[in-house]
Amino acid sequence: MSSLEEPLGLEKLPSLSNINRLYGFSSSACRPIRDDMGMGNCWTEGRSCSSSNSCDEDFEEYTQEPVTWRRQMKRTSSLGRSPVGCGTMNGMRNLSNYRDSSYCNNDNEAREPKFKLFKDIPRYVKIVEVGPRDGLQNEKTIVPTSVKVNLIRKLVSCGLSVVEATSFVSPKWVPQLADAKDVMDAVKNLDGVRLPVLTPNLKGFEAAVAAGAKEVAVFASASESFSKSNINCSVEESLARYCAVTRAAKKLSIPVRGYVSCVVGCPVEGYISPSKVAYVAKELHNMGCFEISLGDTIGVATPGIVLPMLEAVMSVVPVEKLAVHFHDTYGQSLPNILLSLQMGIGTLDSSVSGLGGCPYAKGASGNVATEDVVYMLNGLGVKTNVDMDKLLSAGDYINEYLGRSSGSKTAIALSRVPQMLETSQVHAE
Ligand SMILES: CC(C)(COP(=O)([O-])OP(=O)([O-])OC[C@H]1O[C@@H](n2cnc3c(N)ncnc32)[C@H](O)[C@@H]1OP(=O)([O-])[O-])[C@@H](O)C(=O)NCCC(=O)NCCSC(=O)C[C@@](C)(O)CC(=O)[O-]
Repeated sequence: MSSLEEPLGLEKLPSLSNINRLYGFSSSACRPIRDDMGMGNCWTEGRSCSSSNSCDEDFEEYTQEPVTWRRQMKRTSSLGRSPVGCGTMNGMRNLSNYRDSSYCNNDNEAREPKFKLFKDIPRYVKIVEVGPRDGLQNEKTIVPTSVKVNLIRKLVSCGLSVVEATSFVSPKWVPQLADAKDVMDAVKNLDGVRLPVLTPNLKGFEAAVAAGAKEVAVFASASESFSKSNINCSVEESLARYCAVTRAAKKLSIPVRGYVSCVVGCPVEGYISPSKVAYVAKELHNMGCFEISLGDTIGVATPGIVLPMLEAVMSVVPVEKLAVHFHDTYGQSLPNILLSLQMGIGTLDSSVSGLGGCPYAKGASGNVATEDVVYMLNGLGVKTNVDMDKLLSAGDYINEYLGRSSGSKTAIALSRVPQMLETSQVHAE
């Protein structure tokens, strides 16, 4: 099967008992948010506490952004957008923040959702913005370094705590990111943000460190074929390379994130079994990756297939260490994300304006748009610390440069506020 032609999920729907388990999942709604780096701290609303089950106790404490929720009501830019007043935009923002009174007892108290389906959704979600890397890597025309740097700066100003900046990969394989060193040089001293970069091997790791990177990511695949086409080696060979990278990183106290690509489908092999994903995720975890991001590289997943995949991975890697990374080829990212949240996952990857695609996964579209994720999380009452207006402005900036319209439904809707106003007023009343 060509993996982009058929939805994955219908024939793989989990049994009813699995679905029931979703309802009966152990309560972690008020679980502390564990320290990202597995360095012995966990976080509850910005407070740290120690935890004994750290895997990387040698690593020094890594600063985690405090969790403070700001209701951003200022319209900061109207770039490429209809020049409507703040009130209109606020109306839309209020709508996304609107929750039925049966959902929350009191906004000022800790959330006590009455709907069982929402009880495991974390109260704070960390968004890993991958636009400057995953978003741009597939662009055919080389984007100037200055535009990449401006984009990163704008994304940082939105309150995003992690912005994946670039990749130290072979310029022959990904020409768009051949300026990784220059990008890093320009952003490495930005305050209050983590700027991980992709490193496929020791050579990339060393170049990244020399350029000032303080966090890196390695990327393995659950599919042999994709591993070969993406990084020119088998899955086992890639894991051996990444062991070398994590060992070197540990000596320098550099946190390493691990990606698993093709977690439900591969452009060549089609369906990928959950056990393969769990195997690679566990290997990355065992070698010291502080977080494992599960990537639906070609965007074919549906919730029906995400559930057994996550269950398999969660049986070998603690849920606190997991992130999800959905591409939106079939428009399934938000339902997949909602399911992941319900299963307790608190870290989501997304790309401003839904930029992106993988050079080695033909036909796959961009990542889920950060604007759409933030809109949904706002509606669920989940904190992100992301300023939507600044995010829209960052999206406008890069879309204007690329000469295309936004891939975010939220950004498009908010740019058509005159039509949307009525709906907003009806709902708000
Ligand atoms: C892994 C390699 C390098 C193997 O590529 P290779 O050709 O097998 O490498 P090699 O070791 O045989 O070396 C060949 C040449 O590349 C050089 N080289 C070797 N390593 C590096 C390096 N790090 N940086 C710069 N140059 C490098 C090396 O020095 C040599 O140079 P030459 O002697 O010919 O002048 C290549 O396949 C590669 O760079 N692949 C990267 C592909 C990529 O970036 N794909 C997209 C990211 S993954 C993704 O999108 C999925 C993800 C993470 O987003 C999650 C999801 O969506 O699911």
